Amino acid sequence: MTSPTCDSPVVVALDFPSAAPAIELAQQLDPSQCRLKVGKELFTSVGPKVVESLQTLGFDIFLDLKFHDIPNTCAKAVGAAADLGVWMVNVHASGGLRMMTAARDELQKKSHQPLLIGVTVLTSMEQSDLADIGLDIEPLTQVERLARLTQTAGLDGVVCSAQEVGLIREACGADFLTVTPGIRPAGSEQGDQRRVLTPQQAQQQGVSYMVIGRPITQAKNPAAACAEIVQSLSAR
Ligand SMILES: O=C(O)c1cc(=O)[nH]c(=O)n1[C@@H]1O[C@H](COP(=O)(O)O)[C@@H](O)[C@H]1O
Repeated sequence: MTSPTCDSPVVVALDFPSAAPAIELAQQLDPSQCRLKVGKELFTSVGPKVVESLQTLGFDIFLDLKFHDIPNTCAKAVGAAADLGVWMVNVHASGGLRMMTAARDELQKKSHQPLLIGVTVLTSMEQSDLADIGLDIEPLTQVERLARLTQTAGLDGVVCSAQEVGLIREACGADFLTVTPGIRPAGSEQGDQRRVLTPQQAQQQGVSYMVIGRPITQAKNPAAACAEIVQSLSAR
């Protein structure tokens, strides 16, 4: 259930309230140029059927539901994601070692095993947000700690900001995947994101995959915005 032909790092976040605009945009995109992410808004609105529709169009799907629960519940949810044939699924690394290990173990029982990724510190958070929840440390320090824990649990990589990728590669090695939202092309609106880099800067940092939502989906011509980003990366 993976598309061996996609060598682009771009993952387009289809954050839409219904299936129609998500599918309409997907039909304008090329599965050899990008993958697609289905997140909480779209999945909660329309359910797993949209995943199947997008797969039928030839796309690899990152199911971004950021599971965070007791080990048994999280593991079964990750297993259900595997049964949907998705390419990648994620959990919150702050759910801890036992939760992540249970999820990994559950996937090992499955015939189709998606990449399993741990979310470190949300890219919308900065130091003051961490202080609010009792973490008096810099985001970078917490990201490194959670990346090491995620690797210990046997997951494939982490979600982090592109700003932290160099540090994670040093700590966890070059094979450990880095999936980076908080991508903002020069001149685009930052919105609620805080730890951001441009697509080109993210590529220079060596990210494995970059997740891009509103700079593409809210553009006047989303397909052209996506193509422009992909071309700017492959031109390097
Ligand atoms: O796991 C994610 O995908 C994720 C983690 C994170 O730390 N930050 C983050 O923005 N995301 C997701 O990445 C997408 C970013 O979208 P834009 O900010 O519109 O580019 C959204 O769908 C978020 O839910």
